[in-house]
Amino acid sequence: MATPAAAGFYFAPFQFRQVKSLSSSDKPSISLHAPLGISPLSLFVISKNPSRRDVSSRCSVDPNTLLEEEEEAEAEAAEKRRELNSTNLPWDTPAPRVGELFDQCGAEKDVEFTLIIFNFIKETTLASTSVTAKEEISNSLKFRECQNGKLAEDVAAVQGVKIRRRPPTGPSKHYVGPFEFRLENEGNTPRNILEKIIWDKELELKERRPLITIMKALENAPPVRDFIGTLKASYEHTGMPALIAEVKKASPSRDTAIDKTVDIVCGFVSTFGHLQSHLKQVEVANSYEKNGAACISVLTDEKYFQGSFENLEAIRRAGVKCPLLCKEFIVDAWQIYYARSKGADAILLIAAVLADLDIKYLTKICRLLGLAALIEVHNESELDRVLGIEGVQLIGINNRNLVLAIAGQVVSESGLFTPEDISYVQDAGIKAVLVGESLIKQDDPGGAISGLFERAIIAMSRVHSKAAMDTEMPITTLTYCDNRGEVDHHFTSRDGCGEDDHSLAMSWPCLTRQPPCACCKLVLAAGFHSG
Ligand SMILES: O=P(O)(O)OC[C@@H](O)[C@@H](O)c1c[nH]c2ccccc12
Repeated sequence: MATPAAAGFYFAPFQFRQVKSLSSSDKPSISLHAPLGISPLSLFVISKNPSRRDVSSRCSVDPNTLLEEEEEAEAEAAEKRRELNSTNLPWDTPAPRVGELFDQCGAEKDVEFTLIIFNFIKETTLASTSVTAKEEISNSLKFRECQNGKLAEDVAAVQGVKIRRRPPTGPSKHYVGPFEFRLENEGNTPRNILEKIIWDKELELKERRPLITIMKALENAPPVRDFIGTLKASYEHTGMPALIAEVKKASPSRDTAIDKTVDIVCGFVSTFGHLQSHLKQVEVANSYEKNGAACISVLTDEKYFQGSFENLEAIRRAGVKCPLLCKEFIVDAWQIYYARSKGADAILLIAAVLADLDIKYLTKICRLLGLAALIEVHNESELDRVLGIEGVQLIGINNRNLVLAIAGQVVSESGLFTPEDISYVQDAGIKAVLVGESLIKQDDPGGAISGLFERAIIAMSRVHSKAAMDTEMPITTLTYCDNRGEVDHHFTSRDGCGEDDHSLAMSWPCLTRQPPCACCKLVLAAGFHSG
């Protein structure tokens, strides 16, 4: 599978960095800190030093002479490297020329890193085209993500990502003999609970199973449901914001929220003592569905939210038809594959945690797997960033800070407790909401939906049209299809596709261009369509 930076580009407001490794074998071992503001394009190449042991073992002459020769050669190579380091190359430097420059630094396998910095996005775009062409010309030019965490963090910081992905100065624990010491400093102390969660998540991920085993599990995963389509359909059907109802057992306590960001991003408040078991969570999910939730959000983080992937899987396997949002702190593509293997139809990406390139890459993975990505923002600058990222389809605005009305698909998240709250966000133009605490804390979380919305929402997933019953075809899922003219027959009729579910392409432009399948016709006949 391609690595995140197969395309290898970091965009920062006025600069672009790309790290390219020509070494096909070893992991790069040199940490390279790029000086900022080099213009217009600089190429850095760093070679490994030839090892002394290698040279002496090959020759039988006086080792001292050898050493001198070796030193001379090294001085010469260093000179060449210096030359290269200070060479400003035009962005459209042809591939063979770049190859030649690499060659000057020694054999290809000796080259560890090439770092290219651009000052302007236009140059970046143009160069990226030539870089792709280059790759075609020579397979030996391989691009990969910067392995040097520091550089990635620099880029993230320039983009306004406040959460550091790992402790900059390493973990605080040290061992001397059998004793454990904690040396705490700014660089190894999380600045807030979200950062703490992320640092822990990175450690947790070290224990993960190999991706290949997940790939196998993917084959047996239940088919993906159209998360965004279902939200749109629910809104059109009910005229009320579509509800993503959340199953969560606990949230980090407000007391541990060191700063506002945390409070905003993580939600809040201790343990909700209601949900004791998988069984109970499945029950709640079912009840949410019966009471009109369009989609269901399931917390999977164990340490802080007492959630689990088993819950997600149990809910999906129990026959809940609503598309499922996997609420996880995603920092790695592996987690997306894993979520899909457990039946997720959508995942959450938090803009406060992820740099633009990460978001772009992770949403790409989602598209590949057919999942929706809900990108969560909690302030205007994050929103601006996210709106500029290609491929973003669904944005979640966390209400703990503000409500913004923007065009496109927006989910209003968190802190919605009363019908007035719902009306407020609805008046702001919101067509979908994500609600957890105010439902889950009730004795009957599903039943509480009608109170929150001040009316019962017709459960989309439980529509049994007369026509459907006549033919014993359960119409269980209505899937909105956008008006690009593509009818998604993914879940369509039993006779058509062998699936139990039936979907309906609800948009007219779509239906006029393509005739609906038999199942959709039935639904249309029964009057469940948007006009
Ligand atoms: O319980 P609330 O206030 O209705 O919020 C639900 C949901 O938005 C919240 O749990 C949440 C929002 N963003 C998150 C990120 C991770 C975990 C949880 C969350």
